[in-house]
Amino acid sequence: MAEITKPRILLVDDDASLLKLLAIRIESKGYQVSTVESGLAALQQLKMQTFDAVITDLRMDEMDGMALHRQLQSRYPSMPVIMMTAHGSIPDAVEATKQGIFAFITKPVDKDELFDSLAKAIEIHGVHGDETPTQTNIVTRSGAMLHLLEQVKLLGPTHVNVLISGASGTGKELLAQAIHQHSHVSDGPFVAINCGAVPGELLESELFGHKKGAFTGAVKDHQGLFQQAQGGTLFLDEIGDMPLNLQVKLLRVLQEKTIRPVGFQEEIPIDVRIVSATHKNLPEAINNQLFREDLYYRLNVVNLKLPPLCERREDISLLAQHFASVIAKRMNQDEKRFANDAMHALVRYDWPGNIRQLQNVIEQVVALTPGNVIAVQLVESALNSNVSNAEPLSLNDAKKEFERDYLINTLKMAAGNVAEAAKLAKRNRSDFYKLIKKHNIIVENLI
Ligand SMILES: Nc1ncnc2c1ncn2[C@@H]1O[C@H](COP(=O)(O)OP(=O)(O)OP(=O)(O)O)[C@@H](O)[C@H]1O
Repeated sequence: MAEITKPRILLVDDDASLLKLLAIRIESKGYQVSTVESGLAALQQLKMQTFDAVITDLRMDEMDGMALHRQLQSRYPSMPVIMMTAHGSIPDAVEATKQGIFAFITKPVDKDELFDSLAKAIEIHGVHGDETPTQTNIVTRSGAMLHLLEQVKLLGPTHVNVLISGASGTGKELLAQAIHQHSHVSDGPFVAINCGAVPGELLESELFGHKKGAFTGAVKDHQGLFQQAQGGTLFLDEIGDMPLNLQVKLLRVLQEKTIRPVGFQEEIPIDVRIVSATHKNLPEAINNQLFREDLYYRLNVVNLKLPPLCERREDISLLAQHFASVIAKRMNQDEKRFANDAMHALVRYDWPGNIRQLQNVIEQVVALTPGNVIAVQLVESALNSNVSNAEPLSLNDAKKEFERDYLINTLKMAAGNVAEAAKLAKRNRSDFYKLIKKHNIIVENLI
């Protein structure tokens, strides 16, 4: 059985001394705390690590607590946010609660009030990684997903590197956490970094650490994520975005099982399980000399492909109800259910942004539903605004998306018979196979 993981809290305040004091207090209650002094730094930190709750000051320069909260709502809709302010007033608190703030606390902070709110937030939201090896946070009834979870269980006792491929928002990080929970290092830390979100020059020191004075701005020794993940799992998200020079260094680390922080002379042994993920087609990136083939083989000992949500429609209603209930609880509202036509509209929709987009839409409709039943009009308008707010695809990406949908539909029409589908598409069979491979389509999952 995995040990209970300490909940991870991100504390944001521009008052450095208060930040330190609060961090010590919260840590003494058994939480793991990271501190940052601005809203922007908080968003940066969240891209690199998973947290279970955010506690933020309301009044801060540049991005205030409410602006940070809005960003968090769209990027991490189920993240509970506790707001602190020295200028608390009842209207402020009411407004904050309406907008989905988990709790509103006035300064000077009453520590019991803070601990109560924190405990409640963690109780409702759960802790990343606190499941037993047979449970995960993954909500699904799709055959393809259940098959993936079976594979995750089998991979558990092994130490092989796993590469997860799947479109944005399909749950790659959640699957990586499930691999960690089932592994023999589940008692160790799970550390995640989005390689695409950190500028190339910083990524090296984020991963491997640096010595004070190693470069301008290195004001103190910094422990890299490899060392933080020692005895656990390091999740390298968007590995396809890693610059080539770092790919060489990463390959060396995987071969030698040692790291050398920037500016250090000696090598430090590391024992870390690597799970990586990408939404990119890495074989294509290798052909275009954007990704190293030798690194690909090291990372891709086992490959797990996450299907997009439109290929597991049976999960849509389940996930929608799950998110609605988590979000209603977080907003201290009664349980809500979907009107039948509202649920139909959700299930018919194609979800280009996958589960993350579904989560955003549910967040929106739950917040706007006064009673207990979510109406179809609300769902439709959320879907429309979601589509019109989305950045338009580039022509190339739109063509790729069309080609992939076309292949899937044709294969479905041919009941998974590739020769038959090739005929329908008026292509020869080997060309058709190449296209299926190019788009990472698993034919068995379509039948
Ligand atoms: N099967 C699932 N059950 C419950 N929640 C899910 C499931 N899949 C994804 N989610 C939720 O959807 C959101 C997106 O998932 P996640 O971050 O794991 O996707 P991702 O593929 O890593 O996305 P990206 O590539 O954009 O980083 C998260 O909030 C996650 O908790």
